Amino acid sequence: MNILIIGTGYVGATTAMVFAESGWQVTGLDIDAGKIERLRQGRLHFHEPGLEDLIAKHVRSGRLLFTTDSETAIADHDVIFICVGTPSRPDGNADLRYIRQAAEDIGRAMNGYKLVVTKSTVPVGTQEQVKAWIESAQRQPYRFDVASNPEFLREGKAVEDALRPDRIVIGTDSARATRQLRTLYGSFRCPWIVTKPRTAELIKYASNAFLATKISYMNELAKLCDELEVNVKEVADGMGLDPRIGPSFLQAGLGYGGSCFPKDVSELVMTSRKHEVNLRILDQVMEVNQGQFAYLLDKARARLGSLAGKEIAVLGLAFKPDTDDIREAPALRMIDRLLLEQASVRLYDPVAALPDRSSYRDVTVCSTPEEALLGAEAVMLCTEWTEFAELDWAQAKAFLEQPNFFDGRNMLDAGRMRGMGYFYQSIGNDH
Ligand SMILES: NC(=O)c1ccc[n+]([C@@H]2O[C@H](COP(=O)([O-])OP(=O)(O)OC[C@H]3O[C@@H](n4cnc5c(N)ncnc54)[C@H](O)[C@@H]3O)[C@@H](O)[C@H]2O)c1
Ligand SMILES: O=c1ccn([C@@H]2O[C@H](COP(=O)(O)OP(=O)(O)O[C@H]3O[C@H](CO)[C@@H](O)[C@H](O)[C@H]3O)[C@@H](O)[C@H]2O)c(=O)[nH]1
Repeated sequence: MNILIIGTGYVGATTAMVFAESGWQVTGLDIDAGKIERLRQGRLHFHEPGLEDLIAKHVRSGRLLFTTDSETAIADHDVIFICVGTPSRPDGNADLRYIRQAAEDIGRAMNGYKLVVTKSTVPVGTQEQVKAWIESAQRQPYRFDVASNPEFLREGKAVEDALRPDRIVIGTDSARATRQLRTLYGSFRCPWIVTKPRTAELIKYASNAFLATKISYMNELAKLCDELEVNVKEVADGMGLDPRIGPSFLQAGLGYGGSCFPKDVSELVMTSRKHEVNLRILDQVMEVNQGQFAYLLDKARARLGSLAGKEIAVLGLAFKPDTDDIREAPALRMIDRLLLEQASVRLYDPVAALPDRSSYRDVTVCSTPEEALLGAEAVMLCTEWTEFAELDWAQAKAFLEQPNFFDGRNMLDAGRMRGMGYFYQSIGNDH
């Protein structure tokens, strides 16, 4: 079997690497010629630790090819993974236009049996929709199967997560598709779930929404911790020792961002409304998350008064460390609000860049953390890059006009920072 991956973003590029690592011949297809050109040279168009080296290795060996020629690629491959984006539409529903395009491309170009596997995160019922789109575009009635195989990797940890997944979920009603996928994933040692396509699709949304719920719960709890003079990290440590709760996703902070949680929670809410089963808990999860960054701003205002004309150093732009992804990044929301309140922003992030420089003319983009701190009246830490934990904060204080520190990721130790003379506040981590 040879494998075609449609879409070479985070998921597509990682999936291509995974199958090449397992010894399969893989082709990555994208409509973006610039991305394909870079990938052909073994270079990635986004930041993901460890992935570029593995892609380059397989490009050199010839096991991994890249193309923009959709028709030839589809005709030449037996198994096709759809890994295109499914962003949110303004009304909160998932936008399936890229999935539809990919399905219709497959239908038009197919020349024999194909196994089509949807790895993109798609609303419940999409597998049936993909079948219909393929069928309606077919020139001849070739047989095909469509399976759902949701992806659970995290950005920043994509290589590790994709090569050693916790589980493989396959949604299909076809024995042939199940056999082929078992062969493709033959070298993986992890639990398998083979189920109905709809169940597979829902497992993905239910997982992301549950993790988002954990985060919003901890963010609410952190505010109570501030009132009670209790440290939320110690509370999380105590809770996490209970195996029924587990230690992960209990970090309070500025809220969740990224290309997945915000859109996936929103889509699940929309699905539940369509079926008149309103998942009300998720409305609260989203509301808490929307307002979370403002909690830190309130603390800054309480200390500094009006932010107008104040120089604020913002450390971190990416929605989380080890990625350059700024989709739905709380830091961006923070910067927008600071600018609205007429503060001057000095920004530093090790890899992420502002989306559109012309809308952010008033932001001074700095190439070191020290440069961002220079003359600032407050620091707002928005992404927990390791570099910030390793900075010599005693020395760095000299760059600041005022040593006010607002830690949006509870990264630093309150006692140590205060010992160095900082006015330090965080999100439930002050005591
Ligand atoms: N980013 C993650 O960490 C992650 C993890 C798990 C699941 N997912 C899901 O996987 C899907 C892809 O996410 P992503 O972050 O990789 O998206 P992305 O936006 O980074 O990449 C999508 C790619 O698809 C390409 N594309 C669009 N239409 C195409 C077409 N018709 N033919 C060929 N290429 C086409 C785009 O040019 C782009 O390069 C989404 O549904 C997402 O929710 C993402
Ligand atoms: O305790 C925590 C854990 C995470 N976050 C935030 O939550 C967001 C998402 O983080 P993470 O889940 O690590 O990153 P993603 O790459 O968005 O991965 C999520 O979304 C992917 C796309 O669906 C899924 O595949 C992954 O399983 C799922 O973890 C980030 O803004 C984090 O800062 C917190 O605030 N507190």
